[in-house]
Amino acid sequence: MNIVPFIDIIEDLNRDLIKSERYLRLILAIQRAIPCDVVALLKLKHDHLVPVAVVGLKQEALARQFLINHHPRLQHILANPHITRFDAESTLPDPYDGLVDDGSEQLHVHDCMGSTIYIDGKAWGVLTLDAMKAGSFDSLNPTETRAYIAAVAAAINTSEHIEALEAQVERNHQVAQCMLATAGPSSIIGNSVAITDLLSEINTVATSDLSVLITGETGVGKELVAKSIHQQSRRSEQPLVQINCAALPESIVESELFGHVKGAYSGAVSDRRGRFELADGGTLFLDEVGELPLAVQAKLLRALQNGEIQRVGSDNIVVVDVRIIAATNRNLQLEVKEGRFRADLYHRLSVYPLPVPPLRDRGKDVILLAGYFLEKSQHQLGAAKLRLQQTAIDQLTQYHWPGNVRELEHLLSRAALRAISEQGRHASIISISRVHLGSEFVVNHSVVPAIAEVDIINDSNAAAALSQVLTLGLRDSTDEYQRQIIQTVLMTERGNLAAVARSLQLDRSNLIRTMRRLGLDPNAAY
Ligand SMILES: Nc1ncnc2c1ncn2[C@@H]1O[C@H](COP(=O)(O)OP(=O)(O)OP(=O)(O)O)[C@@H](O)[C@H]1O
Repeated sequence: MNIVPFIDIIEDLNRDLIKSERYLRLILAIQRAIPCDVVALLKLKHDHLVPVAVVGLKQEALARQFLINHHPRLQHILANPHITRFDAESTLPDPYDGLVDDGSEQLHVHDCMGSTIYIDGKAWGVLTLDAMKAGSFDSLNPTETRAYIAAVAAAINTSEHIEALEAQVERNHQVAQCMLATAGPSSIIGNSVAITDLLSEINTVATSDLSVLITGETGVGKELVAKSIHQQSRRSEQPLVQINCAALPESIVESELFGHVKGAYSGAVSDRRGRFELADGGTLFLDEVGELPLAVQAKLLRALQNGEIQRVGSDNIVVVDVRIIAATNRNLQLEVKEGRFRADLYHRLSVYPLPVPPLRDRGKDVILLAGYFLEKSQHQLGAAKLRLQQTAIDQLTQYHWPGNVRELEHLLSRAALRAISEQGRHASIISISRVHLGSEFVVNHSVVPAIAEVDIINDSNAAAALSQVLTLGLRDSTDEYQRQIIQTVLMTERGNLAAVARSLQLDRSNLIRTMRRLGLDPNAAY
């Protein structure tokens, strides 16, 4: 028995090869073991056999798909659990007629054999060997031939495992990029009636697979609610994948949702999974769903109705198992009435509507939340105890909170920073007696990507800003403004300078230079 081809096959298992090359080397090793003119490895795909590697056949053979029912030789091979040999006199048509790389149009009398390759007891495909000289296979030892076929199956099995692992790593990488962080409990702070009712609704719906539509003003905590539903659901071990429908240009929303195949459009340089596929088995959070273009709404509806998606540019259907949670701060019913949102999609998404109350309707929760955020700031800034004085508490409870919890969170971050810089990080108690309500900015969306879209919310802001400029001068006021923005984003990004630079659309070295100029320490802990 010639042992060298076995050694070649085994050594190749340790090589980092692309699949097509691995398969080609495999059949070349078989050709060395069993001298013949044509070797082909064909993979079973439904009712077809598709060549994945060939030697001795024209390259165009690789583009063929052999319909099994039309090729009796392939049918025979697949029906026989052992090696099939065809008599040289056999009149059965040969699938490779006209494809042999020797110029002949038809395969005349020749030796032909084949075997089904089984992996985990299931047919994976077939290996075929053809020799132009009749009787070439007469001297083959059946046990040795079986050993070669077994080596082929083992090599394919390993290759498929490697491929599956690589696909998994790639998927994990992509999932990590668009996953909502769900580590640790997502604490929804509050014990007002409005919040306890919401928590009990979350408990009820979390255990089901129903689509949930979370509504509420900006900053009320809709994303937090989505996380909480996912964490309490049976899908909690699977990814919670997010897509912000407002943050993406219309031209790429579809590809982000459903993926694309290479060449689907000019920028599509490789196949790519969309968020639906990444969320398979888990939850897809469609944030700001009200912003979705009408054309994409139709496609989303189809995906929700059938649990099937198609990558842009592909005819293949991919079945996915995804639970949908959507959120919007728009009045979707009104959007439907005005023709900007499809009624059928609205009904699909809002199987379980979940309104999140504005902060102004949560009574004393504002104080609980303030304590929670100050505790966080204290920790992040390494300060001693941060305490709110009654005057500040009165301000917080009387305010109408147009930016809701997010506004409170940012306002307290800034108040904490200001108090620390005035009273010193090491004072035993740092008290906040006054907060700057409304004179601060409200950030539209997340402070991180949207810091450039700062909204001055009323005229009194403009007046406050002007009075600051008149007192400090334009240069110092601008510096102070920049300092506040950088500090806010530093806290949001927990001191990660690369992330801060990205959010502020600066490069990292420019950010560090600006921080030093403004007297901020780039190495401080946040
Ligand atoms: N009840 C709460 N307890 C603790 N933190 C909260 C609560 N509600 C909101 N937050 C915090 O407030 C910030 C804003 O919340 P979130 O991003 O979930 O709001 P949103 O409603 O999704 O906003 P938008 O509509 O602008 O996207 C987050 O940092 C969130 O963790």
